[in-house]
Amino acid sequence: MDLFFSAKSSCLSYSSCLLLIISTIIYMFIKSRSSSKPRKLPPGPIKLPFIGNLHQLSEGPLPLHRILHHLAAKYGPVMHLNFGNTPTVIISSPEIAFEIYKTHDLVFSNRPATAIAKKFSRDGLSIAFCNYGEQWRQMRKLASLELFSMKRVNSFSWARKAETDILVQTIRNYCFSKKQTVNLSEMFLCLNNNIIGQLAFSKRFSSEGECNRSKHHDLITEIIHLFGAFFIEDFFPWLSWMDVITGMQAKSNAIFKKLDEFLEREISEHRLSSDGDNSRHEEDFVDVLLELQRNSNLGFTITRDQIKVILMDIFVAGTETSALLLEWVMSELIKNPRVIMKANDEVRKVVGNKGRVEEDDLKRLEYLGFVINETLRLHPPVGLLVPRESAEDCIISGYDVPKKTTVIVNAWALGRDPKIWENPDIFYPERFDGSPINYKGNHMQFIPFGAGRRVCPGIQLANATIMTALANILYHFNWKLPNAMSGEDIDMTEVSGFNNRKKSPLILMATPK
Ligand code: HEM
Repeated sequence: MDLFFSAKSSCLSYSSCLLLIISTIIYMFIKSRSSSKPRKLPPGPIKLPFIGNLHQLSEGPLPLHRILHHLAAKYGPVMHLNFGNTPTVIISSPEIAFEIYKTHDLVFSNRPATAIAKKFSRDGLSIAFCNYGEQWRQMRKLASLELFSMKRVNSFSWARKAETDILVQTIRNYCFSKKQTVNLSEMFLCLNNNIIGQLAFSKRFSSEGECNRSKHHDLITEIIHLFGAFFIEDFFPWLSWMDVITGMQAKSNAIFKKLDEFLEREISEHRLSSDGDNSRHEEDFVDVLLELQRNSNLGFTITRDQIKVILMDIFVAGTETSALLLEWVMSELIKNPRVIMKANDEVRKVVGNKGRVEEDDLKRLEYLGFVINETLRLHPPVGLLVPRESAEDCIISGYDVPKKTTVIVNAWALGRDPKIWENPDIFYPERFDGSPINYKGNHMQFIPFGAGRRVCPGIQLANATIMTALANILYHFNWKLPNAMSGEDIDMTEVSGFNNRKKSPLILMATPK
């Protein structure tokens, strides 16, 4: 009996043990499943069902990247916004940016087809606005091998030299004029437009020997503004007819027509002259592209429409961005007398009495490099990086991100994050001294040119242009604020748009060295 009882009780305890083990396994299985199960994206902290709200948000007193930065502090680094019909996710942490640009780069390599991108890229033909795929691979191959290679960038040093000399001369003329002040914002835009004009068409747009504005500059500025403008179709596709009523469609059609006529004229002139006289000028982008059209060694041919969109990409992506960076650098320098003095000393010591800064000198201007880095950290010209779109469902930071979600990384917020940068709001170029961090897309806390396979292909070109211009204007002039203004009086307000623009132009006084 005892034996039976004890056998029974041991049998009972054996089965209860087994039950306990099985239920523990089931519990752990369910728990592990539920913890790895992706969460739904958090509901948007701000729902913007009314067009007015969205418009106010981007045109309001604060630029969009700043508003989103404040919201991220409250709602976290992954924010889901309801921009009309378009699910949009804003990323404000380097770890999550890494997931987008590195871990899932392939999934996030499309661009959203906005109304303006579709129109100006001729239904997705351009490098910057086409979706990831064969078309983009071909365009990107062409860009890296033929247009933006180091060899090509170096071959255009004559254009940077010539345009920088004109800039210096124009500033000198202003110094001796009655006004004595120089509108640097305007001049930097003209400088970059002329340099890209030389690269693309062997043509400058300002008047002979001047760094001044022209009709062509206005056209490029109009296009860039359009890219940052609000089209109802992008948020409520069924309301696209409203873009007709607001006049946005007519405006974009008119600007597109002007651009098309301009490009058509340039390409035709090149074709005519290259059929006749080949020694007319240095080989420019249109020559390269026409030659590829006739005789491609890249394994694919390009059409006339593709040539036009590539040229459009270069003007839209390359002019205002570089001009804004120069404008922000000079604004920060003039606000920080210690830094401008140190940068001046370096340039003048390295260059000595040579009379101008040559491109060979640039690699010895280490401090100036830190100044540019620090400006890119605090004022990335593209504060909200060019949007990407998910090609399939994906899990990011534990959240379900559905296919066709627009993803925007806030580079401005990454550069100001107090968890990453010590005293983030202080302009202190020395923080880059001895630091391995650079802007080439490998350090997610500092990605002003983006990252991953769609990282900006114009980095080397931008760097060469910006360094040459900056080093020369520091070498040739001493800079100060007009009248009794102090550094505090400089208006550093930013305005929203495609690029991170300064609200008021930078007007300074120069004294020749
Ligand atoms: C300071 C100057 C510049 C800045 C801050 C800048 C920034 C950027 C950024 C943030 C992107 C998006 C990258 C991504 O999605 O990951 C981009 C793309 C691009 N940039 Fe730049 N850029 C600059 C200058 C230039 C220049 C000088 C050119 C050429 C003349 C250029 C041509 C392009 C092109 C073609 C793309 C599209 C690449 C693609 O989608 O595959 N950029 N740039």
